[in-house]
Amino acid sequence: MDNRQQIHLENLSLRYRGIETSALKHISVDAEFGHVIGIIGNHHAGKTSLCRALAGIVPTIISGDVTGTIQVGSLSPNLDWQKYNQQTGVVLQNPAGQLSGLADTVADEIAFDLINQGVPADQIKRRVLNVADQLGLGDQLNQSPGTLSGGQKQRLAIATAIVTDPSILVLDDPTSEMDPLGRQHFFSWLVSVEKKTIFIVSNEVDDLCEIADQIWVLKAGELVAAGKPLTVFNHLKPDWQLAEPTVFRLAKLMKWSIPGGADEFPVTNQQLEEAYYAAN
Ligand SMILES: Nc1ncnc2c1ncn2[C@@H]1O[C@H](COP(=O)(O)OP(=O)(O)OP(=O)(O)O)[C@@H](O)[C@H]1O
Repeated sequence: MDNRQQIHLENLSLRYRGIETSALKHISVDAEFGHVIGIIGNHHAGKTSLCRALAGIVPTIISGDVTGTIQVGSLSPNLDWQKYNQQTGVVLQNPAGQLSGLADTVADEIAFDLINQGVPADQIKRRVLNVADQLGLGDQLNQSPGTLSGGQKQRLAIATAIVTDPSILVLDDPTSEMDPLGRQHFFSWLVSVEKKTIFIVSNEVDDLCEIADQIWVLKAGELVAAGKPLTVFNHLKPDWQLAEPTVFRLAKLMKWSIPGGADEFPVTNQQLEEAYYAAN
């Protein structure tokens, strides 16, 4: 396959300055450009560190050594961060810390990068309205960003990340402060996003199974599994200490396995439906 269509990590390690232990250790994995990659792992597994490496935040903003290869399509943060950064939208764990602090209104905050890029005013207006609408912020456009709830600030951070239409998104636990309905809207929206490579850290394994092409499992800085959600969750190891998807637990309880499969249980609603009808 043309390597511009590939995500290729090879021997990727990350060590924060002044810390002896590496936060990421020799990660090698391939995936397809344009896919959604769900990143999971227990406490301190290295999920945020992987996002920081994938976004080029370490070493450009946070001090540390990143070694190995990160290739996302034709772009690489450790070869040409400027170019990579122009094509990458990032949502960090603390959305409030990511906002400019300079904008009086939500609309101005969303418009910030477009103004910096010299985009004509009528286009800015159109894109701000469009993105605000997608993220359910249409009624907050004239509000001060500081008055938003945690979940709304996360949606604003996502809006600012996507308004420039980047081809890569790095989302570190983007729904952590959203209420259940907000989370549901977010994941429905994510399904509708086209033509982007998305790396998303989340504990919401039910939702990840629905949207992810691949799941990467980290443990103590190492990549211990990578593959389709169905495969990964059917081969979980207890010491990874990960939650199983609800669909998977139900199907296992009811003995509804994937039709024709190697005794695997479904992890998505559609797979559950097929397994149910095959069993009944
Ligand atoms: N800025 C930093 N400086 C030094 N060490 C760090 C820094 N950020 C993270 N670490 C360390 O790197 C390791 C991996 O942490 P990381 O935050 O990447 O894991 P995580 O899987 O995102 O964890 P959690 O789910 O608890 O947020 C931990 O040992 C952590 O203490």
